[in-house]
Amino acid sequence: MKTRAGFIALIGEPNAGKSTLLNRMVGAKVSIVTHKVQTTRARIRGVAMEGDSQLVFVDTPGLFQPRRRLDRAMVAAAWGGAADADVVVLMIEAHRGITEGVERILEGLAEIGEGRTVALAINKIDRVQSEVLLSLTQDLNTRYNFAETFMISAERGHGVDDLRTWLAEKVPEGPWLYPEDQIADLPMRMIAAEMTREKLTLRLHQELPYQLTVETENWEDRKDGSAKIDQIVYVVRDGHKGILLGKKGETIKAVGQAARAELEEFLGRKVHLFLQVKVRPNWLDEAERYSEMGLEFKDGNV
Ligand SMILES: Nc1nc2c(ncn2[C@@H]2O[C@H](COP(=O)(O)OP(=O)(O)OP(=O)(O)O)[C@@H](O)[C@H]2O)c(=O)[nH]1
Repeated sequence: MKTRAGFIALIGEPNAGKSTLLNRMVGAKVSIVTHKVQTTRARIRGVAMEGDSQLVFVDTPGLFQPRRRLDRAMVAAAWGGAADADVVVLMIEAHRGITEGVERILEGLAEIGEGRTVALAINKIDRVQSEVLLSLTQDLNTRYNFAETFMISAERGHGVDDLRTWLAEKVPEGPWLYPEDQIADLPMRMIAAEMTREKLTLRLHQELPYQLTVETENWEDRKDGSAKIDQIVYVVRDGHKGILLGKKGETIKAVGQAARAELEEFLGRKVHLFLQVKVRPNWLDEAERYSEMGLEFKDGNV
């Protein structure tokens, strides 16, 4: 049997629908999807099988204009993922068209795209008329030499199979990179931290401090089959800690319950989850926090 395998980077502006597409392709929830932008911080990968091909997805943080150090690390990770990939898929939101952010991504692509296979996936086609779609496709294809254009709705699943079949043909011949039954190479600690962060996002909406990170400190597989997981939520200010805890600790308790329920479903076993909120004024400048998120710490002005 001739097998194929390769890395695929999904790039696009925040909110383009990368996580939604990844979840559809991989068929399991490995990346968090919320209505908030910039939810994807780590370079999360998922693995999909399509015939004899193995597709390894790199779900990159949204590409946006970096301002702060954390932002810059996220953008560097996104481009790093694209530069390492065998195939790049640029996701554009159909109803937003060629925004300033898209312009910048096209410029970035021109730099890394040389000799690389780059596909265009126009997402959220459920939100526009077909004429708009056609002119957007034409415009984008005059701006960059895309290998193929796909019109998709990641949410509804339209066009996703075609894209996956095409990707399966484009990845290079070679042995599979991961055992077939392994859907994601993301360490479980990180998935667990992402789940808690998702629950915090859902619970706090606008109140959620941007400067917040969740880390899994300890993971213990117990003899009785259950897992004991300790996590720390880092915030930069005392006031943020108060928001997270809520009245009599109600907020963090509800978050913990929701995260535990999802973890139990994901792992198929009992979970004991312990959350702690810590104030760490400088976590945004600490190298260790970055490596926990799979990001590279870069020196420079904040
Ligand atoms: N109408 C519509 N909405 C979609 C579609 N695909 C994704 N969305 C929505 O768009 C929002 C953003 O989707 P995500 O998958 O989180 O986007 P992302 O690109 O991963 O975002 P970041 O993590 O911020 O980089 C979510 O509310 C999705 O439900 C689609 O095909 N149609």
